[in-house]
Amino acid sequence: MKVYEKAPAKINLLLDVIRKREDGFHEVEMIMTMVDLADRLEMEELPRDTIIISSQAGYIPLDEKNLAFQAARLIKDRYDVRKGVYIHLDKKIPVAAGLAGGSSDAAAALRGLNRLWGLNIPEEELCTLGAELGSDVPFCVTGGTAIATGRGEKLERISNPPQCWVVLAKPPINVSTADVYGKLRAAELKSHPSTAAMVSAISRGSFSSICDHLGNVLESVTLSLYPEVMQLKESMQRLGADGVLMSGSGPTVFGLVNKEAKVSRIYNGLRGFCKEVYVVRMLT
Ligand SMILES: C[C@](O)(CO)[C@H](O)COP(=O)(O)OP(=O)(O)OC[C@H]1O[C@@H](n2ccc(N)nc2=O)[C@H](O)[C@@H]1O
Ligand SMILES: Nc1ncnc2c1ncn2[C@@H]1O[C@H](COP(=O)(O)OP(=O)(O)OP(=O)(O)O)[C@@H](O)[C@H]1O
Repeated sequence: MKVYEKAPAKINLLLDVIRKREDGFHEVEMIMTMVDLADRLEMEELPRDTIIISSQAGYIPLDEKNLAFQAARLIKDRYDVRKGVYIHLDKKIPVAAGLAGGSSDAAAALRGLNRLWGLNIPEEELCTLGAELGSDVPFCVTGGTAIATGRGEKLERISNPPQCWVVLAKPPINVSTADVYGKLRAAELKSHPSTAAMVSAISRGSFSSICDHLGNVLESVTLSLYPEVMQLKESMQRLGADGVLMSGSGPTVFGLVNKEAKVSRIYNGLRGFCKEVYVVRMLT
C-alpha cells in the first residue's frame, strides 16, 4: 500500500520575539500561513523493519539527519510499529530558505504514516510528536493560518487571509536558524510588530492592512549579516509588491501582490538578478 501527502511551504506574516528562555529557545509570537509551493511525499510500507528515504534533490541528507526519517523513527518507536517504510521526497521547496521545507516534510510524514499504518493518532497528538522534531513542525501538521506562541508549538487557529499572489525570492545564501536566533539581542529590540493589528487585519479580510502590519524582528539580524537580502526587499518594493517581508530566519523574501497584472513585472524584474523566484498563491 502507498500513501501520498503534500508538504506545503509556510511563510511568517509576522514574527516577534518576546524573550530568550532559560532552555536556549526564544519565546515567540508568530502568524503563519501556507503557500502552494509544496514538496510531495510518497510512502510505501516495507515488510522489513527499516526506514529508507530517497529524493531527486541531491542536496539534502537521506539518512537519520532527514526530518522525514526522524518523523518515521519517532512514530515507529512511540507506537511500536515493527514494519518499515520507503519514503520518496519530491522536493520543490528550496532548502534552508526560511520556508520550513524540512519541517513540512516531517509533518507530512507524521500524517502519512498515521494513515499508512492505521494508527488513528489524533491531530493534537501528532502536533505534540512534531514538537519533538522542531518548533515549526506542529504548525506544519495542522496547516491553515495560526498564531504560534511558546517556541512556536502552541497554536491558535485563525481565519485565512484573503487570497492573493505571493512572490518568493531566495538569494543564493544559506542561513542557519540557530545562528540568527543566537545573534538576536531580544532585550534590545526597539520595536515590535503588532500581532493584534495583524489578527484584526486578517479577520477583516483587509489585504492593505495585512500588508501594512507585516513584521519580522529576525530581519534585524539577517539583513545586517546579508545585505543582499535587504537589496532583494528593496527591489521587490520598487517593482510594485504591495507588502514585502523576509520569511522566518530568511533568506527568502516574499512579496504579497493583489493584482495579477503586477505579478509578471515583479517576477521578470527579480529574475534579472535572482535565480530562485517563485510565483505562488496563498493556500486558503
Ligand atoms: C524561524 C522559524 O522558522 C519561524 O517560523 C522558527 O522559529 C524556527 O523553527 P525551526 O526551524 O523548526 O526551529 P528548531 O529546529 O526548533 O530550532 C532550531 C534552532 O533555532 C533556535 N530557536 C528556534 C525556535 C525558537 N522559538 N527559538 C530559538 O531560539 C534554537 O537555537 C534552535 O536550536
Ligand atoms: N526533508 C528535508 N528537506 C530539507 N532539508 C532537510 C530535510 N531534512 C533535513 N534537512 C536539513 O535541514 C536543514 C534546514 O532545511 P529546511 O529547508 O528545513 O530549512 P528552513 O526552510 O530554513 O526551515 P525553517 O523555516 O523551519 O527554519 C538543511 O540544512 C537540511 O540539510
